[in-house]
Amino acid sequence: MTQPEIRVQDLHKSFGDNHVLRGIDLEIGHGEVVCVIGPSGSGKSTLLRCVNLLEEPSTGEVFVGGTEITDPDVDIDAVRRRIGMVFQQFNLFPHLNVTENLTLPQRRVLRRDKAQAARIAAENLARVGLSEKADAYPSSLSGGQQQRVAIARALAMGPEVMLFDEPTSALDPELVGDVLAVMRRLAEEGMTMMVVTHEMTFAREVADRVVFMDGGVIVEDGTPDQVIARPRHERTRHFLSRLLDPAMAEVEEGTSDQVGKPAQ
Ligand SMILES: Nc1ncnc2c1ncn2[C@@H]1O[C@H](COP(=O)(O)OP(=O)(O)OP(=O)(O)O)[C@@H](O)[C@H]1O
Repeated sequence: MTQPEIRVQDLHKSFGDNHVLRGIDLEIGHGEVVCVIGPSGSGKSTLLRCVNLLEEPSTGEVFVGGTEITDPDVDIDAVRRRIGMVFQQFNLFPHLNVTENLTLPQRRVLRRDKAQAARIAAENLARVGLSEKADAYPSSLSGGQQQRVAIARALAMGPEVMLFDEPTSALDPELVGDVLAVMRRLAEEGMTMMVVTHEMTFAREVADRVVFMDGGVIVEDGTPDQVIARPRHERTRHFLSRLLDPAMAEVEEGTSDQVGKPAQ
């Protein structure tokens, strides 16, 4: 691998006595798509949030594009501009229409002028297939459309990497496909992506690597085939079997309290 786009080194994060991340080492190459999977509470979101400094690591180092972002002297705003983040909840501004949702951060943070911000907004709405919704307000859009607007808003900032924190978990099942299709296209365009998800089809078909977290450490890291089809640990196998076959999870419910809850 040439210089990794994201490098996490011996990362620890505690909230009070709760030692959530217990020594994470992870490298993500340029253009690589890495899915992060694991039981509830294993630290997946905390890891993602440490990579864009929404959480401050307790100890350890994080590098993005070769810059140590955990360096106390780093310009945090400049770092955040290089990292696009998409959350489970879309976090759109309800009082602004779709175009304004995309132009406001560009104008405020990147100081782009109105015409340039509008042009880049239009380009990125087209990228997520929502050009016809440019003047709509978030409340008139489906959850899937709102999430695609949130992705377009992040892309309009021109990030080097995109982080996704369970981007489809808040969506009705019939709306998930459109969002995953946009993410699949981004992957094909060569975007570096770190995706916390329980969408196993995406992990199997789109990810270059799957990382499995358990108890604040990475316990599996390999190709989707290695981790999903042939996990090294019994706990991983058990958790994944419940994700891959929810019907089986229902049958097993109550027979094991060894693993965290599967995705809802
Ligand atoms: N801001 C916070 N303050 C205190 N504790 C936190 C905070 N954020 C996360 N935690 C704790 O850290 C642990 C890991 O949470 P995290 O959200 O990273 O897990 P996760 O693997 O993403 O879980 P899920 O799949 O349920 O989202 C949990 O015990 C959680 O309560």
